[in-house]
Parts: sequence; C-alpha cells; structure tokens
Amino acid sequence: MSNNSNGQRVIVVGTRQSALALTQTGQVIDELKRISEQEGLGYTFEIRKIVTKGDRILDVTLSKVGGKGLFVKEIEQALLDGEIDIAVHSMKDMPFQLQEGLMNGATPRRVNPLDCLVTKEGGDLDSLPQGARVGTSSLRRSSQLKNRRPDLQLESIRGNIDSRIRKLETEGFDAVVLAAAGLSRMGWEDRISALIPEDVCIPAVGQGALGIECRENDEQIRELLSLLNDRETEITVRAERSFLGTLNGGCQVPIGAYATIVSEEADGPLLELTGMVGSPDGETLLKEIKRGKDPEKLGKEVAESLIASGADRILAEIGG
Ligand SMILES: NCc1[nH]cc(CCC(=O)O)c1CC(=O)O
Repeated sequence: MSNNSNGQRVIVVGTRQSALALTQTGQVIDELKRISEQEGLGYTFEIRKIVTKGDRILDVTLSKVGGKGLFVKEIEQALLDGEIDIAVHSMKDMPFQLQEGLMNGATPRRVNPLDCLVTKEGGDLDSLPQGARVGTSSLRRSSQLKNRRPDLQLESIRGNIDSRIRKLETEGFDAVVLAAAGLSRMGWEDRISALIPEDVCIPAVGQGALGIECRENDEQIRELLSLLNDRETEITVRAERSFLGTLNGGCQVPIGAYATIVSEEADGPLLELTGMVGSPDGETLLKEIKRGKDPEKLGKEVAESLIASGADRILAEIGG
C-alpha cells in the first residue's frame, strides 16, 4: 500500500494492455473515483499494465496451449504480491476458482449480454447470403449459428476486437461475431449490424459483466468495491457460473448460460436460468430453462438436468 503526498491511499489498478481491457479499466476507475469523492474517502488511482501469457501467444490456438485463465494468472500474482490492489476482468474470462487469498470484490451492473453480428453489408443473421463466411473462434457461437444456419461457413478468427473487425475487411469474411458488450464499451455500437437474440445464441457465462478482483484481507478496498456491486448482476452471474462450474467447462467448449430476474418477491428475487450445451457441428443443441431463488442451486440443477439429457457425452467427445 502506498500513499500520495497528501497522505491519501493510492490504489493501483492492474490491467491487460488490450484496448478493451484498458477502456473498461478506465471506466471502472472513473466510477470508483466518483464513489470515493462522494463518500469523502480521498483515494487516488493509478493504472499498471501487465502483459499476460495469453497476450503473448495470441497467434497460437489458445485451446492447444490449454490454460484456463491464461490471461489471469500473472494478474493474480501481482495482486498477491501487492504490486496492484485491484484488477478488472471481463467476467467471462475470470477463472472459476480464484487463487487462495483473492476474491471477487464487485460485480458492477451488466451491459448488453448478447452476441452480435458485424456484417459487411449490414443486416442480420437471416439475411446473410447462402454459404456466407462467418468469423468466430468460439465453439459456443459456431455451434449455435450452425444449428440455426447449417449453410454458413464458420471460420476461426483470433485477436482483439479491433483486429477482428479489421479482418472482416481484409480477410473476406461476410460477418464476424462479437460480444455486443465489448463494442459498446469501446464506443463502437455503430458497428453492430444486428444483435443475435438469446433464442438463437445463448451468451457465454458472465458475458457483458465485469468482475473486480481484490485481496480478501484488504478491508478498505472491499468496502470501496462493495459500493460498486450490482446485486442483480451479481446473483444472475453467480447462477451462470454455478452452471459452468457443475459442467466443469472452460472457455473452449460450446457452453452458454443466461440468467435474468423474473420477479422480486418478499423473500428475494426469482431467477430464471437458461443453460445450453451444443455439439461443435451444431447438430445437437441441448437447452434447459429453470427458475429458482438460490443462484448456486439453480445453476447446479440446470447443469444436472442437461447432463441427464446427454450433455456429459457431448463434452466428453470434445474432451472439454
Ligand atoms: N473472449 C474475449 C472477450 N472477453 C470479453 C469480451 C467482451 C465482452 C464481455 O465483456 O463480455 C471479449 C470479446 C468478445 O467476446 O467479443
């Protein structure tokens, strides 16, 4: 912990170097500054950029290297070493199990959770030409798009959001699939040709949400972060993550989940969770919808019910 010349605590915020990571970290810092001023806490903030293993090997197929949480390991180490005090993650890139001594201190309000198409000609999924070439490296996206449009040619595309959009032009794709959240955080909503509704493509667990990691024993930070937490987002994402944890899925398997709050009742909010497991070719798409109050229990129930319908066999075939 360090203080500035006025004796105020300087909070060091770690981030990856991608444009999206820098942008969303900056947005979180702006929010924390506002809260800190409002509450008279007098904190100041500093950004520390960290190059992760995931950033260094972007050109290699990540699934081959096989690390869950490839982007997160070095950032967690910096937290444990006290080099940084908080780290902003895209929730969908946050590992299921955080390292001992670390915790998710806040889940801020989620933005649009849906996937979207950025197409060359404008227009939505149904208006893409027969056999159109669509770029995505997510099995979850290709499985569901194939299921809806078996004629599409799904091709792998890697890199940050900006380079994927560039590849739409330079590599002759008709469309690329991206998370709407990333584009809107970057201020590039005007690039979104069409949102892909959740009945076509169930988003990734936690998509559109952020997680803010901190040390468990840092009371000051925990208190500050608690003011940024959004209860609805927190519990819906907890249900989705419990689903993923029960299926033991990493990011390279066609698994999706999306939870919403359907009603507020006297004893707490009622959640609805849709879980999805698909085969990579899109021929099999298993979905299950359930409602419940306890997010962890609901996630587990949806996962178990999908396992009973054969999800375990699909996942075993992929080797996920
Ligand atoms: N897998 C990369 C990634 N991680 C988080 C986002 C942005 C969306 C979000 O915060 O959920 C993206 C880009 C994308 O999937 O298009």
